[in-house]
Amino acid sequence: MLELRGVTAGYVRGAPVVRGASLRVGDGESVGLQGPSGCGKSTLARVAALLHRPEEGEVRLAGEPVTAFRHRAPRERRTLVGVVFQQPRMASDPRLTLRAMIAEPLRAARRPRAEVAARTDELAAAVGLGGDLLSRRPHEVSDGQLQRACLARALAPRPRLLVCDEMTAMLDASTTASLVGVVERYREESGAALLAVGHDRVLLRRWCERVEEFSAVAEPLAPDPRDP
Ligand SMILES: Nc1ncnc2c1ncn2[C@@H]1O[C@H](COP(=O)(O)OP(=O)(O)OP(=O)(O)O)[C@@H](O)[C@H]1O
Repeated sequence: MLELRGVTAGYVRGAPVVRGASLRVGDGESVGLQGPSGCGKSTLARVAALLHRPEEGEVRLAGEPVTAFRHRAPRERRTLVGVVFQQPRMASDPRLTLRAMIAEPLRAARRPRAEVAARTDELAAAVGLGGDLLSRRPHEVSDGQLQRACLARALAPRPRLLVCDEMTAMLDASTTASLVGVVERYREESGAALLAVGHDRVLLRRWCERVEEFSAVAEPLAPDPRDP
């Protein structure tokens, strides 16, 4: 489903934060990527979700290389991948209600209005957003409720790969269990693959069929000579 080969990526040209990383997630497979804070997991997750263009290396999604596109992969490629980040507030438009947020990828794909409404209701129920929560904006809900909406939004276009970057890091145990359950049910019914990124090996082991150490998928970076 996803293949990263020799991926080097960063934010300043010539100063990569990930070097030579290779990782494979098979169709329907769940893979955990574990490593210490700051090692570059989120950067690699963004490359996997086609949100960050690597400096070098190849990204293949559903068998096709996607690095040929100059900045962003075309929509039909991007909707193959759903992504949920650690901090829902940084990933949410404060002007949108939770209902509009969940519906946004379907609207962008110009799905018919009735289908958008039905799928949004279905997803809201699946992630446990009831009552008037759907008509509230991000500043009117808790982090956990907002993360539920972010997960629903990621699942809306029925992705074949879900990338969860520390999705539950700021949630309590019961919200964590609930969101992990939503992802598991989605994978059971759709056969989608999962790349779960985190530092909690115990949670990743419980959640994924295979857990890779970041240090095993990427070449170690030389120490920065500016560091004391
Ligand atoms: N937008 C950015 N601009 C510049 N540098 C960045 C940016 N995002 C991350 N970095 C740097 O890239 C390195 C890797 O960061 P990244 O977030 O990928 O690590 P991580 O393993 O996911 O960390 P954490 O577990 O703490 O989230 C860090 O040194 C970080 O400071």
